[in-house]
Amino acid sequence: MSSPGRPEKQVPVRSLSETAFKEICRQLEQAFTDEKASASFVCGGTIPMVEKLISVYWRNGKHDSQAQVVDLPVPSTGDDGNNRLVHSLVASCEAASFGRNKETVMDPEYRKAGKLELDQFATTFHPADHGILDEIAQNLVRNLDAGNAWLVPRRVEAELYKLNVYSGPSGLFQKHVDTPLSENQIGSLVVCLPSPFKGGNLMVRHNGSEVDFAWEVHSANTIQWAAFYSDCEHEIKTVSEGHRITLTYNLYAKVEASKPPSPVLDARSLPMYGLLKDVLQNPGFMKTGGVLGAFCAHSYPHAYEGVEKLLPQYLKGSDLGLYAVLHALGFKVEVLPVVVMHEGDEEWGYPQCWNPKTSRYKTDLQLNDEDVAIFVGPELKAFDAMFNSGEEDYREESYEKPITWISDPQHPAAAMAHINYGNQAEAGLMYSYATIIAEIPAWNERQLRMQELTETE
Ligand SMILES: O=C(O)CCC(=O)C(=O)O
Ligand SMILES: [Fe+2]
Repeated sequence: MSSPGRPEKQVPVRSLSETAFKEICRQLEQAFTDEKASASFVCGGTIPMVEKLISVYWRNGKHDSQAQVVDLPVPSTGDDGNNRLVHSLVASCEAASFGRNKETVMDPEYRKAGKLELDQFATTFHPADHGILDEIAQNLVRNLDAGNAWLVPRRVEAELYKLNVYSGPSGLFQKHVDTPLSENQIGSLVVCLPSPFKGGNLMVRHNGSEVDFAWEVHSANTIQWAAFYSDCEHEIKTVSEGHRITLTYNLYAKVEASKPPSPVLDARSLPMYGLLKDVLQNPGFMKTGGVLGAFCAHSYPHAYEGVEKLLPQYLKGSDLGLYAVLHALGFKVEVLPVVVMHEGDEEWGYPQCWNPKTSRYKTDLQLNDEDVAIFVGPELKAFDAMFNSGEEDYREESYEKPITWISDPQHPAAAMAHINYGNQAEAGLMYSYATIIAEIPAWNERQLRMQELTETE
């Protein structure tokens, strides 16, 4: 993006005044906020039923050798036999539990639904047949092709998880976060099969934004679907009539890009790129160098062994956007864990976090009242490795480079939702805050790079 009005030759500029610096940081923060607001965290669609019906086969219990089958949608007129089959399917479901504070609980006030496990049902429906997986890849699962600053859709796989039925007059599932079952699980897919119902809106939220899937209107004769990142809170409002029959899938991002190549998105076309480039072309901004930091908008599984391979590849939405922009500008950019120190942690070996003595950056921010100090860890590592990092890792140098934050932690409480309410009890993975940190070289070191960027446009 060119910068109209910029003088041809740069005259030496004194450091920016503090007010001007703050104003620029405010603009950068706003740009990341805008990016967060426009980046997707959820997508969805509707598939009209033309001629092929969806068959669902099921058996009453996993030892039952007889299966039944229903073809959806059932005709709206005439024969009651098909409706009886739907009722029989519903009757075969067991009450669905959910996870609360690491326990599996039944609480019809919180979740009232039936479920069939994988060993009890099969279906002729597959999301890949309807282009759903490609659409999810385009919208939610992009990967930075570092050489080109391109964001390329990644291949997505959907693994069937359960069949659920939410029935009138009181089926519902209050707000929760789906428990990720493995480190490369990126999100969840819900497919609503054609069967008439009223109510039952699916609400998906992230970072203060909300998307409302009101499926009742076309429930009788379309397949409707929604896919969202694992860290999105969601809920199903009360179903007042009929049966809302859904298939749920776990979504996994595969390392390979999708084939055939789908449209790439150039990081240089993101608004943040133009703004950051303009800011960094100002010799007075971080004249002697500095560190830009942003708290990621999404949470990531940090306790998992191999997390260092997971990020930045698995960054989501606006986090990937910011990372890609900084990378495209040619700066050293890293994804680093946030280390929270609580009172007493020092005595029992920093159980919450990284050993702060190995941290590269310290910050004055506080996530909670009980936090004593927050550090940014030196690298992403599995929880055990963090715990064991010993005294010998002591870093002599102090944290001489303060971080200029362009985004604060958004919702400390949201990270906790994973622990409190899940679609299943066992939280296989702990999620925590991650940050994107870029080292900005002093003006005399970055000048050439900035000129090159302008010339190649
Ligand atoms: O049926 C739906 O809309 C979503 C179900 C859900 O959130 C879950 O099973 O975790
Ligand atoms: Fe869920």
